[in-house]
Amino acid sequence: MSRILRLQLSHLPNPFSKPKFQVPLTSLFHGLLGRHHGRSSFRIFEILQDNVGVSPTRNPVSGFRTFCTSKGDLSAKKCVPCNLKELRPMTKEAANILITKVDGWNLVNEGGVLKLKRSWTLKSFVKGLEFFKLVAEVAEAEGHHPDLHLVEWNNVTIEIWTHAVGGLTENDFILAAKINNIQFQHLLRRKVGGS
Ligand SMILES: C[C@H](O)[C@H](O)[C@H]1CNC2=NC(N)=NC(=O)C2=N1
Repeated sequence: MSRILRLQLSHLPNPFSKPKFQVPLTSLFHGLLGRHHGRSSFRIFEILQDNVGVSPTRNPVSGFRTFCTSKGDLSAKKCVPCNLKELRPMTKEAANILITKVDGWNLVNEGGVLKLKRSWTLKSFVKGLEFFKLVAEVAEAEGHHPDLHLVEWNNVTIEIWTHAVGGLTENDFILAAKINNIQFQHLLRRKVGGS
């Protein structure tokens, strides 16, 4: 029996401002998660249930309803241990929804492995190391770690993926969101012509 999923979209702009509507859970997210419905799939259901809605109206051209994401705050969540046997890599479709919630990060596919990636230019080599120290504190607190690159003395790139499953899990998006919250503006080189 398909469970009915009630979505709360009270704080989204029009045309999704309808307070709530019902859509079948399976028809809404089944394609996002592929065939497996392990623990990580349920976590994704929870994420999507909290943060993804479907427009109450159909697109006049395509006839399809569209997904929309609310402002769920990934940085308030905690990473789970990566050695949970139920943990599975998420589908590209699910990653494409969650990537909209981590400003500045890109979804990349490296050798068949989906990863999150973001780069910054620092004021100096030493500021780059200071940046890594701040990131390391967050990673250690979460028990989930990024790949850190510091090249050409002040160019930093961070990649995040879940090594234990060879792909992306919610942990990676939580860590990216927490890195975005670090106060490191003072370490960054000002953009040319920027303020
Ligand atoms: C027990 C646990 O799986 C490992 O200690 C953690 C450490 N940090 C980790 N970080 C990342 N990105 N992926 C992992 O699989 C991972 N595993």
